[in-house]
Amino acid sequence: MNGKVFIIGLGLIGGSLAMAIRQAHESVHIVGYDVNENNIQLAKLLGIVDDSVDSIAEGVLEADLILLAVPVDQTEKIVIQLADMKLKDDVIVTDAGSTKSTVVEAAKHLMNRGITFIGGHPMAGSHKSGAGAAKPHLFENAFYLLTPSDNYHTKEINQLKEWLKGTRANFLVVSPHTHDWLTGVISHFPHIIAAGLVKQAQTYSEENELVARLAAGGFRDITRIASSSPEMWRDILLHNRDVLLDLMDDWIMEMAHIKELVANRDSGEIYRFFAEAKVFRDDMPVHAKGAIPAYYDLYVDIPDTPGSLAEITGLLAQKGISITNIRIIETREEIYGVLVISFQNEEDRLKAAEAIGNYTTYETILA
Ligand SMILES: NC(=O)C1=CN([C@@H]2O[C@H](COP(=O)(O)OP(=O)(O)OC[C@H]3O[C@@H](n4cnc5c(N)ncnc54)[C@H](O)[C@@H]3O)[C@@H](O)[C@H]2O)C=CC1
Ligand SMILES: O=C(O)C(=O)Cc1ccc(O)cc1
Repeated sequence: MNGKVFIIGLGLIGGSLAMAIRQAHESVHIVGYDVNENNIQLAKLLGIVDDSVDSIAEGVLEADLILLAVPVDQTEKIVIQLADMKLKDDVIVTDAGSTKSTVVEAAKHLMNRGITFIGGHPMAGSHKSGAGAAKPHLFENAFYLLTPSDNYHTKEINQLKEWLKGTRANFLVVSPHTHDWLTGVISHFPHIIAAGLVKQAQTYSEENELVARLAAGGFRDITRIASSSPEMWRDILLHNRDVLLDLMDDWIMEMAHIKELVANRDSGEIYRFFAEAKVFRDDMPVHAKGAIPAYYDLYVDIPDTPGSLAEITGLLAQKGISITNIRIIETREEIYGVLVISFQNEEDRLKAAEAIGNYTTYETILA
């Protein structure tokens, strides 16, 4: 498709969607906006966007597709602001937020003006944030839920699917209410449990520091998602409040039940508790998405010459800074290589950025 796409929020999801759109529509012009200047710079450096604008009002003027990929509280606010902005009559506005009811409700202002708003939620991601973690294939084979309002004809939904076909996702149309219940069960509530488990371990680690050192295997698996963006998850809980309150009540009952089984040493029922969970879990379709280990990444804009890599690794070695991983991101033809160096911790990442800034002419981005 030809046309202009405006992405608001150049993080993991906005960046990945931009890359997927470009893969399917080579001549598209993608413009981006973000409140974080680092993410704009990085998105330009990685060729995710062609251009950036200084305000949303400027970006929407010529856009054929407007895609919001910001935390859901921001999505709601921006959707309300869009209703007072100058937009093309046939523009499609969509979002990628993890909750839908409040955003679709806010979009009624836009729809009353005759503007098409179709809520969207690509059901894949990771605990990483920012444009640096964006990948064009992030949504391949994942479900992509669409929540159009009842008024929409299939024409606009098909146009949106055409824009997004590079995601290679499986589109499903559901109501905003059904969306919020489904994602509450399979995504939002599990995130609360993961964070709760980590907080419990934190409390106990004050009694015995071995708790944190021994936490491995199953604990790491079940709590990976507790490393996700707190801002994003705060907003999700506040925007899916009613569903989550019901799920918490059910969970408290479930815990009371298993507590009783343990207190009564009811070995048969305890066995059944785990056996039933295993059968259902083993029958679930397997998705290999999102299992990305946490790294502290530094992006370095380097010229494509043999000496530059050695210069940087040599400098870091001289400063005693250990590298856990190093790779060059292949960008589009006219852009030089972007070196991504991973460190064990934030302190090493900051030291490396400072050393590269002091001793070389290469630009670094912490994102
Ligand atoms: N992280 C994940 O795995 C998934 C996230 N989502 C949803 O996608 C949306 C974006 O999440 P991520 O890309 O993961 O977060 P992210 O933190 O990687 O990116 C969000 C970006 O939005 C920018 N931003 C925040 N407020 C803004 C504003 N008012 N105007 C312009 N830019 C603003 C931030 O600076 C950041 O660059 C959220 O609504 C989230 O619920 C959906 C599917 C998966
Ligand atoms: O990293 C993971 O496993 C996730 O759970 C990613 C994720 C986060 C939020 C969403 O709305 C959808 C997917």
